[in-house]
Amino acid sequence: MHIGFLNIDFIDVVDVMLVAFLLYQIYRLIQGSIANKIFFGFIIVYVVYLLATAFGMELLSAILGQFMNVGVLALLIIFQQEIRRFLLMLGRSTSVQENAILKRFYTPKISKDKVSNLQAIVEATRTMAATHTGALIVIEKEDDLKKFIESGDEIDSQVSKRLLLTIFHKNSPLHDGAVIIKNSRLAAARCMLPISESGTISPTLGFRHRAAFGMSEQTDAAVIVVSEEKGEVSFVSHGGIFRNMSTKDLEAKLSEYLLN
Ligand SMILES: Nc1ncnc2c1ncn2[C@@H]1O[C@H](COP(=O)(O)OP(=O)(O)OP(=O)(O)O)[C@@H](O)[C@H]1O
Repeated sequence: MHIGFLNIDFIDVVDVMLVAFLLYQIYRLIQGSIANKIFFGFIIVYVVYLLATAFGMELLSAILGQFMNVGVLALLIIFQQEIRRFLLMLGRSTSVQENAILKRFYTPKISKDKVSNLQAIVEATRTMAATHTGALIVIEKEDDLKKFIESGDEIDSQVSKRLLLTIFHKNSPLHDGAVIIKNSRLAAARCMLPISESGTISPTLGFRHRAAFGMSEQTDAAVIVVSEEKGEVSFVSHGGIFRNMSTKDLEAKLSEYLLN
């Protein structure tokens, strides 16, 4: 196809569509974060560099050219988290579990008996919410949480309401950080989770909730937060939050999320 002096073929159209898709995904990833401003700053410098080169401004284009060379490396470092999230998202959307067609032939690793102890977890959260006891509980789905488990104190015990209440009791030496549940066992307590840098999180939520968001952005784990301040229970997954959940809704949400 010819448009003026341009000769456009099918591959060019696919090329432009793919670039548009990539730019849109990058925009979605950095939306609201501080990285957003850095990214647009970089784009402005790049446009000025292109203009300076086009108009033959040698000194300016030489200086900006040097900046662009270092800038690419700097961008890789600055956008570490975003690049990681982007690759994770790509990996997930092409994985069997997320693919509607392949899903029919795929049996989830988590079977019904593996989520049978959800009731103990849900009941513990109800008691903790009533007593304004802060808690952070992470339940592994498909992504391996080994590195987060290793950041805490390994326990490897059966999950029970009493154990969860004991761990998160204000005077317990294990109450800080998160508990991680893996294969229906309480794998570890006092685990450090990554803090989300997203600018879309409500400013009324503190670090406990930001850690839940961070974990859900980097893994497919289900995260439950009990707010010490508000006494409310939230469910966080894939960077989204359901706040103020009733016991019944939380249990339903957990089994639906973990079994699908
Ligand atoms: N990176 C982290 N990983 C795991 N737990 C964390 C992390 N950062 C903070 N926490 C937990 O969150 C607690 C602090 O919660 P903070 O009051 O800041 O959060 P919040 O979201 O306002 O929760 P709350 O509503 O319970 O007050 C810490 O004592 C610690 O137990």
